Amino acid sequence: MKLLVVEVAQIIPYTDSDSVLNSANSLNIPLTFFDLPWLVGHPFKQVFFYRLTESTREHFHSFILPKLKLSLSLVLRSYLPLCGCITWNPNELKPRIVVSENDAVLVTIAETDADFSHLSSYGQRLVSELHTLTPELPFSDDSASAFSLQITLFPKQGFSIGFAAHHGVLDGKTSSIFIKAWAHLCKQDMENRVVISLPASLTPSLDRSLVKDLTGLDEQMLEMVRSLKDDKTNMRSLSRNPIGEIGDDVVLATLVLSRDDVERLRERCMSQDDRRPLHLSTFVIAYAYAWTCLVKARGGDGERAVSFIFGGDFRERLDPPLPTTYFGNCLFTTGSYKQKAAEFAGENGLVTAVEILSDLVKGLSSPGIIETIAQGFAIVFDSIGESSQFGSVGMSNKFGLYESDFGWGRPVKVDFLSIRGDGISLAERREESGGVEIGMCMNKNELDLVFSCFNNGLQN
Ligand SMILES: CC(C)(COP(=O)(O)OP(=O)(O)OC[C@H]1O[C@@H](n2cnc3c(N)ncnc32)[C@H](O)[C@@H]1OP(=O)(O)O)[C@@H](O)C(=O)NCCC(=O)NCCSC(=O)CC(=O)O
Repeated sequence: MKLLVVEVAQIIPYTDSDSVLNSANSLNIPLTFFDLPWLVGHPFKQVFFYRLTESTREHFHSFILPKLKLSLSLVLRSYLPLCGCITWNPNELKPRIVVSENDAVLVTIAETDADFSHLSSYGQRLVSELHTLTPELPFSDDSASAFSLQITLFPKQGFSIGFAAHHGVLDGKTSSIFIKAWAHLCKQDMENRVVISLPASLTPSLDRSLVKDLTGLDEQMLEMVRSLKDDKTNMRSLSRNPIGEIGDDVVLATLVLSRDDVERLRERCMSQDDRRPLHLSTFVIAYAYAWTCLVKARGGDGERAVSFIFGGDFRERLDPPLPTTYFGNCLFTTGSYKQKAAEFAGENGLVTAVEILSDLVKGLSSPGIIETIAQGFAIVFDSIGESSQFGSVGMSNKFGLYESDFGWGRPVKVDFLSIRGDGISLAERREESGGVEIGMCMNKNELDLVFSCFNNGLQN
């Protein structure tokens, strides 16, 4: 596939007399203990595909692109941190996000000859090709960009919107609300209603004072970040640890559980014990099922240690809760560590995984659990090296990303690209409420095995 970069635009937030930024001030947002563990991680990337009936080059450049750029400028007015960079001054304990006047989001405009229908399908696609639809996110030792975008035209087929987001700046919930907010303003513009205000559900709260560190969690998280760095010579460096090359045989595909599939799996797990009701949510069922398929497909020694984790959104779990649109990270990572593979590969594997996940989700509501957030991360990083498989989940089946209609219809497909191996992604099913889309990315041969476990398991 060929990709031609047509332009690299810098989109600055729309300014008026109410604008927060001017030449005399900049916006400074300190990272919280929720943000710090993600400081040296790699950006997360997602791509949205939009099919168009009329998408000649001329129509795209004279009509679609200007609308996308104008609405982006308008929405950035509320999402200023996305225009900024993380910096870490020598005299400051923690890094911060700094946004100055005229700071912009870089938007790469590109064109490709690739087959839109193939790349936006549910089948196996080369992940290296999907990555070409997302931008790089610049960083150096001193500064790391928050967010960048790429809009790619597939002439006469459609276009894609891909982003790269610094996880130290925002989590999947915030990126999802941002995309929906941008789409909302673009759609209004399409209907010739120039509106620059967002509904409350899409308006971010930038108030970091709401996240209270009463027990030294900042310091604990900073200590953990230091321990994770490959380069111990410059602890304040914002450079990322190197990432491995993506091989030519690595594919990404989307497996689907219909609402009926979820219901049938749920029935298999119904507890016979009334004293111990299980949390049989769609998330628990889908993750447990995917996890057992991953373990079964790998095979091997049943005694080998396996672990799996997920992040719980703490906005509404804190006391007092944060606004649901709080901008940033608000994740608590929890998991099951170093269990025997045989426990998940056997006949009772699904029920075992469901019981564990049910307890973990319930455990997120335990009083005072937030004080253990740094120890939780330490266990995660210790267990990675000691587990033959390590499961994780990106995004959520509750983010509603298929609602992101910029005015040309809902996306035909949304793919989360920052998964590999036993890391999966979740999304709600495009075609039906209650169903789930599960993203997986690994070598083709391995994925074929997982597919057959997945499909066979649904026949039983
Ligand atoms: C911890 C969770 C994953 C658990 O999900 P759940 O769906 O199980 O939980 P929930 O609290 O939302 O509960 C809703 C579901 O539980 C059911 N439910 C509620 N009460 C129940 C009860 N007493 N018994 C049984 N079921 C019950 C509801 O019917 C509903 O089911 P039903 O669903 O069937 O209708 C979630 O609460 C959460 O925090 N999600 C956000 C995760 C997140 O932010 N991820 C982004 C990661 S960052 C990222 O993505 C970037 C990256 O990774 O790089």
